[in-house]
Amino acid sequence: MSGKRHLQTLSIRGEPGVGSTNGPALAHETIDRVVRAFYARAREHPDLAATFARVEDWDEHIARISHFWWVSLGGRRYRPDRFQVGPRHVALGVTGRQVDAWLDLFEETLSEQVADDQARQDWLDRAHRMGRVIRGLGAFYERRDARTDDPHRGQRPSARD
Ligand code: HEM
Repeated sequence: MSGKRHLQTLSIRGEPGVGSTNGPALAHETIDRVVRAFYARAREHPDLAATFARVEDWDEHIARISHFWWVSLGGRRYRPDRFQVGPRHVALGVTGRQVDAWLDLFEETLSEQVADDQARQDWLDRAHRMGRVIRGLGAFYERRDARTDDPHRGQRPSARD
């Protein structure tokens, strides 16, 4: 299977990876450094810490997320992870306010860690697109729960499937 098809499987629907033909603009080492710096701060953030407290194995989480971004930015898969970004965040009950806080923190981290303007902007744009998907799904479930005649109200995707 080609790298591009892997990307289409993994990335959010309709959003093939940036630079999927030439590979990521950033070294894997840089991606890993950004991910580590970001989660070190996210775990301390007043709006995010409580949700991240559920993560038991941080080394595994960071390895998984570094893989996610490497593939999303155009790299080839190197672990057997399967990602379900939308359903997972719905299951976590992530709020719009948390998405905003996450994106602000991510932008700050990128500004500190990535010198290349284009690469930084591409990565930030991608994070914002995912943030919109996560926010939109959360809003969908909230609206559905508000409809007392909907037989599926209150049901959520499970956190691990
Ligand atoms: C806004 C952009 C965001 C992006 C791009 C993003 C990205 C990701 C990705 C790729 C995963 C792994 C999903 C999987 O394993 O299938 C993940 C998991 C997770 N995210 Fe996010 N996330 C975002 C926002 C948030 C927010 C606002 C929170 C709230 C604190 C959050 C909390 C978590 C937690 C706790 C997990 C681990 C879930 C688990 O493994 O049980 N994320 N995120």
